[in-house]
Parts: sequence; structure tokens; C-alpha cells
Amino acid sequence: MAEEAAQEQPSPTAPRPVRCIVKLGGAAITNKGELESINEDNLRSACAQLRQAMSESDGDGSPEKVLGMDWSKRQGDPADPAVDAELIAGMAGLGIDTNFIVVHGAGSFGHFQASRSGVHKGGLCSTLVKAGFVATRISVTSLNQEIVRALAREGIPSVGMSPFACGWSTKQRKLASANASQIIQSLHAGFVPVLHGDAVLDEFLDCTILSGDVIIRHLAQLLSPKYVVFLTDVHGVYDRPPTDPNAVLLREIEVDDNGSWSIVKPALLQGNNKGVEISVAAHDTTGGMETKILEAAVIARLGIDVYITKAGTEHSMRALKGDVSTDSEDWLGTIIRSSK
Ligand SMILES: Nc1ncnc2c1ncn2[C@@H]1O[C@H](COP(=O)(O)OP(=O)(O)OP(=O)(O)O)[C@@H](O)[C@H]1O
Ligand SMILES: C=C(C)CCOP(=O)(O)O
Repeated sequence: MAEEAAQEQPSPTAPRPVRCIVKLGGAAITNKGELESINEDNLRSACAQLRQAMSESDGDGSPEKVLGMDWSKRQGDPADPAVDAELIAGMAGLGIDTNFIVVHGAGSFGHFQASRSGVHKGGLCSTLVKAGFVATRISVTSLNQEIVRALAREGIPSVGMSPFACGWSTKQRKLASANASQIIQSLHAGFVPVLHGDAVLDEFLDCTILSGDVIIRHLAQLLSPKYVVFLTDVHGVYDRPPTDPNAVLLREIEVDDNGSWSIVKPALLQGNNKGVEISVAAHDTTGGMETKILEAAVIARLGIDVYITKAGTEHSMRALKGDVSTDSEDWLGTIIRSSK
């Protein structure tokens, strides 16, 4: 009887379902045209919005106390970071729901090194590829460090996790080994894992580049978050590259059981079977918007809504809070959802 009761009780150690997996797109948080340059405004705003989305306060107007966790000295900062250990020890908690996973792309970090050396095509016996693998990882992990620090400054208990270092690998560019136990344990301990697109070992090719978009799809399959958000530098998926002045934003896409997708909104594009025209930057080693749409469709097929929108806007704030529905006429972005 006692054993039965124990079985009926939810285990105190069972992890809560993940609320949101978010991609901080490299196009948004870096200046893609400038080598290894962070878009500080977009990064700061994305971290502040994440903090707000996690906030447990009912928004009574009084400013929230943010416990900054970046206790390292910043470049050019003359003073040591001030840490009031007594004050912190007296705080009841962080006041935020940390049940989020952050994945970021590479933007102007990593893609350049990978494309110059051909890491995405494999062949570690080539000295150039081997050197490029090292250079790519130096570049993306240094971006990861900056993103973890920016989140920590917002009081988000973020911990960087590299897929390569977690033993993730691929077979002909498809994920072959991707153990998430470290990620789950970190979430359970109240941390926000911050992963990134990475250079990884590949069983067939020796090595390749694993996109943040693929990582998000895998984690969504494994952890069934309530919703998934892709933040990038454009408002969503357009019918053609948004640099074309006639490009139309696709507001809603539905995915059926077979994985094929169709445009629901705007109505004028309903039944359009020409598909979406996509352009990809020459140095992009992971397929750009095309990969994002393909991976988002797999996630949506699981019944998990995907929101693609522009970082640093009121629309990204709403997406991060999960405050978007197919009736949200004033929300600017693309909703990808299951047709069921
Ligand atoms: N049909 C399209 N609809 C929307 N964006 C498109 C389309 N075709 C090309 N793009 C380009 O795709 C880019 C966004 O995709 P990208 O993969 O670069 O985003 P990201 O995830 O933010 O970056 P990263 O892959 O570096 O993390 C935009 O800058 C946009 O110009
Ligand atoms: C270029 C590297 C190392 C990762 C690419 O990840 P993405 O920007 O999410 O596609």
C-alpha cells in the first residue's frame, strides 16, 4: 500500500516539463557582415526579454531586484566586480522560472572559420580542416562565453554547454549521438543550459558543423517544450528573400502528419505550391533559413508551436512569453504549427 502510494506521488526529483526552447539566432545577436562582432544592443535586449519572460513577479510596477551573476572583470573595466555576498545569501530566491533552454547560432563567429577550411564537408586528415575545426570551436565557444555572461548579468543562472564537449556526434551530418542527461540534470538543478551550433565529429565524414537549429529540433523531440522560439534578424519566413521589396511575410504555416507544410496566412498565398524562395549567405555552412524551416516543421509535427520572429521587438517579447496564438493579428512573425 505504502509502495503504491509512493508510486502515485509524482517523484520529487522528476523534472518539470521545459517551458520554452529558444534560439538566439546568429543573424540577430552578431553583426553577420563583420567578423566576430557581437550586436550588443540585440544581445542585451534578448537577455532582458528572456529575464522578463521568466519573471515570476506579477508586474506591480516596482523594479525587480536582479542578482547579477557575472562576477568576472570585464575588459576595460577599471574596478573589480562588486559582490555583496551577505545580501545575496539573504535573498529568498531568484524570483524567476528558469525552465528554459537557450541555444544560439554562430553568426559572424564560427561560420567564417568553418567555410574557409571546409569543416562542414569533413576530412580531418587535411591539416586545413583540422586547423579550421580548432579555429571554429575557439570562435563559437568565445561567443558562447559572452552570451552566458550577458544572461548572467540579467540574473539568469546560465551555464554554457558545448555539444562537442558533451560528446555529441553525427553520421553523415545527421545527429548520431546526442546524450542530453547533462542538460536535463542542469535544468533540474535550476540552471539554464546555453548550447550552441558547434563543430563535431562525424562517423562518416570525420567532422562537420552541427547547426543550432538541428540541436533545437533534437531537444524538442526529447523534452517536449510548451513552445519553441527562433529569434533572428527578420520578422519571420517570407515567400522570398526579405531583401526583395515585394516579399510577403508568411504569418501561419501548418504542417501535416507527413511533414508537408502549407501556408494558411496570408490568405492570398493559400495553396501556393511554388514553395518559399530562400537565399543563403556564401559563408553560411548550415543552410540558413532553409534549415530553420525544415527543423521547425519537424517540431511543429510533434504538436509543439514554433514562433519565428525578430529579436529585440515587442513581438519577440510576446513569443518568449508564449503569448501568441493564430488569432493574434497584431503579432508580427511566423507561427508554424501542426494541422491537427
Ligand atoms: N524567404 C526567406 N524568409 C526569411 N528570411 C530569409 C529568406 N531567404 C533568406 N532569408 C535570410 O535568412 C536570414 C536568417 O537566417 P539565418 O540562418 O541567417 O538566421 P539565424 O538563425 O539568426 O543565424 P545563424 O544561422 O547564424 O544562427 C535572414 O537574414 C534573411 O535575410
Ligand atoms: C558554424 C558553427 C560552428 C555553428 C553554426 O550554427 P548555426 O549558426 O546555428 O547554424
